[in-house]
Amino acid sequence: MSDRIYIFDTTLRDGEQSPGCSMNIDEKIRVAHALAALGVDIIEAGFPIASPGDFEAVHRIASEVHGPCIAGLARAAEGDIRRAAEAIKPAGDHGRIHTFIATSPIHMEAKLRMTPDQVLERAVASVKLARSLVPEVEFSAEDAGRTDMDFLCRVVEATIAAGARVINIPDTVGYMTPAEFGGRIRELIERVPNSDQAIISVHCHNDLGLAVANSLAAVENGARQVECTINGLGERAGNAALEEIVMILRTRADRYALHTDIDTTKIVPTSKLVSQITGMPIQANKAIVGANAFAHESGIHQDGVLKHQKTYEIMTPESVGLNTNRMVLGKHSGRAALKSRYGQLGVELDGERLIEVFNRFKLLADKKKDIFDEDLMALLSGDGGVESERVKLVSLHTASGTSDAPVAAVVLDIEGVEHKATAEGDGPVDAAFKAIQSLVEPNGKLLLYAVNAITAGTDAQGEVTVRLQNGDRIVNGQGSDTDIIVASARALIAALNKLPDMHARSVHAQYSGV
Ligand SMILES: CC(=O)SCCNC(=O)CCNC(=O)[C@H](O)C(C)(C)COP(=O)(O)OP(=O)(O)OC[C@H]1O[C@@H](n2cnc3c(N)ncnc32)[C@H](O)[C@@H]1OP(=O)(O)O
Ligand SMILES: CC(C)C(=O)C(=O)O
Repeated sequence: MSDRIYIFDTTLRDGEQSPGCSMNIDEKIRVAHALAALGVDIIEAGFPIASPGDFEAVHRIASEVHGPCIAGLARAAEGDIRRAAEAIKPAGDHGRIHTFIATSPIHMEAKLRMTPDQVLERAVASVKLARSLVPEVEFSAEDAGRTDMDFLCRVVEATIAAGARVINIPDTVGYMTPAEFGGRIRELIERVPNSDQAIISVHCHNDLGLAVANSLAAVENGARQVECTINGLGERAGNAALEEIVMILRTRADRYALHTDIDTTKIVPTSKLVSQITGMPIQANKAIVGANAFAHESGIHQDGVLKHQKTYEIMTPESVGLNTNRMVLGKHSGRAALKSRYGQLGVELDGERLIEVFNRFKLLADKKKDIFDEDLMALLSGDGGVESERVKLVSLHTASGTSDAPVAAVVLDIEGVEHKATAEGDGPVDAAFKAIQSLVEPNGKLLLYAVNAITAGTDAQGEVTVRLQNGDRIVNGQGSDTDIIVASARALIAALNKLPDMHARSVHAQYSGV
């Protein structure tokens, strides 16, 4: 049996079936090019009968994207199959019709309202029709996980005999467990007399969180094509995540001795592209591509990684397309990581001095979630960070829109006394800055305002950097929050706190609320 695993990417078909993840034609083409560069073997580009736009997307991908085989999905219905054949035509020999029909009792009775014999007959007729139109045909027995094994064997044998070169066994509703699914694949291969004439494929859903485990169990038992999606996108809880399948096979080559043709260094860029285009954020602790997948905050882990990366990293960040791992300084960090970060900032700390700064760092980390380099530099001068804040943000309300001028109302605690102001501005950030700056003096001249998303998605943690000048003094401030306006206000206040002699202005604007 071959040691090659074919990666069938269905991000543009099943992935797109995730609620809210529809892509337009240009977006699909961008993703298809990225998938080709990633090295997938088959791109399922869409379901051509579904809409004129999906037909056009499949047709254009088949014309413009070279390298992978381009597949179009079709029900076991003549209209679907002819439409799919037309859509993939520009791909020539690199085109595949993927036709399917459900074989489980519940799907046949309740949904299709067909008898098993009718389904078998339709499956065979569909594969024959597809084979008369294109050389490469894949057949899927939808809901194979819940299909009677004898019937599944009959369907698989008949569709191979009808000309299907790939037989896909989907666990459509993510019901299988790994041992059960692996056993099913092994039994099929053993019982179906012509199974050696087709590649056995699997397509697992993640309803019970087992899509990747079930796919691997299938591979261990002889499946040689895995259907998967970038970031595990897909109907309901999604499909098996491509990045996980590929990196498991690579990282545990000792166990599987199987390989794919994926250029793993393109995994993270492709994942980001798909997330950006679909608007589906990647959870921070998502395996391989999550923001925390190569980040360490705990001191014991940081110390280990600094001594030898393999203590806590089973893959290198570079192998998936990241530049480096990430050491996050926080309340769980230890001296090794702190010393290392200072070293990167050009400050060598050792012995008593390191212990002294480290103790101050722990006090600060107990109060402050994000420790920035600015905070570290402040700690060196004995400045405890939040403890020495003369100005604190009590509340901020902004209102903006297409018709009214943006306005901000702010309440600051300045050396223990609350001060309030409102201001209008060119945007909500400008209004907030004007309100804050109206309450203190000196209030500095804004030299830089920069926003950086720390995590991806619309719920991203935003980090803002503000640089202020007062006379010949230049200070930076940073702030973070999921609300970018609040992050901006925090950054401005952090910078103001670094201006010597900054204090409450004696007369301030009237607070009116917004
Ligand atoms: C497991 C999967 O992921 S399968 C892929 C699921 N993806 C999608 O459904 C996305 C694209 N779908 C669509 O755009 C539409 O559903 C269309 C264009 C395919 C069909 O639309 P409509 O003709 O309005 O049918 P509708 O969606 O309401 O119902 C599906 C019909 O297909 C039939 N059907 C379902 N699967 C199959 C199949 N594999 N082979 C043949 N017929 C099928 C159903 O029995 C039903 O037939 P009925 O109308 O005679 O009862
Ligand atoms: C069309 C088939 C392969 C499918 O998406 C499923 O069964 O989940």
